[in-house]
Amino acid sequence: MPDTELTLARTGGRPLSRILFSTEQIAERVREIGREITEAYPKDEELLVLGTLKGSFIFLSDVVREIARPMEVDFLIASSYGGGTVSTGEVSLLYDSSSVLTGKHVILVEDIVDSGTTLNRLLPQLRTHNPASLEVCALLHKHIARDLVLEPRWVGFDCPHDFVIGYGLDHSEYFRNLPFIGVIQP
Ligand SMILES: O=P(O)(O)OC[C@H]1O[C@H](OP(=O)(O)OP(=O)(O)O)[C@H](O)[C@@H]1O
Ligand SMILES: Nc1nc2[nH]cnc2c(=O)[nH]1
Repeated sequence: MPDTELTLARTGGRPLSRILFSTEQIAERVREIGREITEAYPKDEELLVLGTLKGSFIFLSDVVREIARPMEVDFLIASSYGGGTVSTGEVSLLYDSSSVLTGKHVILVEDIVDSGTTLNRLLPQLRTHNPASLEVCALLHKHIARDLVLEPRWVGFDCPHDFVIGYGLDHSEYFRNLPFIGVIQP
């Protein structure tokens, strides 16, 4: 259980309704995913891990340290929620990776798959660069999207349909620094 005072210090006194995934649960799952990714690709082929900012920054930095093989890391910046808790349906690509994707095994790392709008916008664009393979690794999956162009190969946890925060996930840019995932009181 996280220290309540430390949590309230991080949330500015705003209480959480509940904790969904603890720091320890996340660390354990991240280690498992790192091991699976390490085993998934031939060691002599190129791997590029591409994080979607901002939400994936903590998950990505933890998971890449559990992948025991040579690899490149790069980022995209995509945004569609603004300050709200519902997707606007419009994904703004604020920064596109300049890395070469062609011929490489590419893993797109997401903090969460919710409506699927972000993945459905980014994946077809990445495919135009002819990667050797393209997979998605998402920490959380709400299993709402019915029309995903590609199901994530690696998922940390199935996520309830609440708006969740912490471990990189924000509400109006706050709460990304919580070391666990929870739901704030409305
Ligand atoms: O499946 P979807 O409904 O598209 O939701 C998932 C996306 O929503 C969040 O990004 P957001 O637009 O909030 O930007 P952020 O990463 O900067 O917080 C999250 O990081 C995912 O990229
Ligand atoms: N912080 C946060 N961002 C999201 N983006 C899509 N779904 C969510 C969610 O539940 N929480």
